[in-house]
Amino acid sequence: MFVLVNLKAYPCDAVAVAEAAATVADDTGARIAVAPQAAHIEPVAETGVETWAQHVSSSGHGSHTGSTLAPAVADAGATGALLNHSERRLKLADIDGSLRAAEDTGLDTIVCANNPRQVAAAATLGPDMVAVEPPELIGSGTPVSRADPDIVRDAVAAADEVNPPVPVLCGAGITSGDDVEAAADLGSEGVLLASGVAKADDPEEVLRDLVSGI
Ligand SMILES: O=C[C@H](O)COP(=O)(O)O
Repeated sequence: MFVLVNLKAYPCDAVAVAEAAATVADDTGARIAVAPQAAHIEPVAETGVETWAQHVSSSGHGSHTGSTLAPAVADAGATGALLNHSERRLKLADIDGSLRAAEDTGLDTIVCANNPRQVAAAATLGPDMVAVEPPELIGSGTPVSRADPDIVRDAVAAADEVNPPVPVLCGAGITSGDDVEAAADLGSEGVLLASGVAKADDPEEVLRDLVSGI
């Protein structure tokens, strides 16, 4: 199981969370990655933790003010890019363009989707992974694996139908090792989570619990 901790724009200490994630990954052998704000990619990557960008633009070098270029996040130490997160929705052409920009740079990719239909569409574009997240459960503390297990099962089936090698992650409301195990039981190959770690008093303790059953 892959555990990707998206720090969103939470006011947490990104380096402290990254150090905790690196420690837990080293101690347990679990694959744990952290996706900080773009400005924090370099110091987060310097901790040794697997580091992802929360987004990359479809554009390349040129007159594109405010863009987050795939080569720039890679230079800063990112090895993957999250695309089309529910809080950073893209048009279809931009998802495709951002995917190509990330791939051309050698970044791993996850395309997020709200539901199994969108998972099928996302998987068709050929990312390394897709992630299903019902928006209404994001930040709720109620895990998708309990509130809506069928959405995870159906997402896995949808991805398998259009592009069988694409692994499916699930996210929203995941905070514990039990949630991660439930996600795995539904066919998910990883979890995408945020508030459970970013808002925790002791992120290392939460991370240890998250990977305790994998
Ligand atoms: O990127 C992470 C997801 O939106 C899940 O967020 P959450 O763990 O706070 O529910």
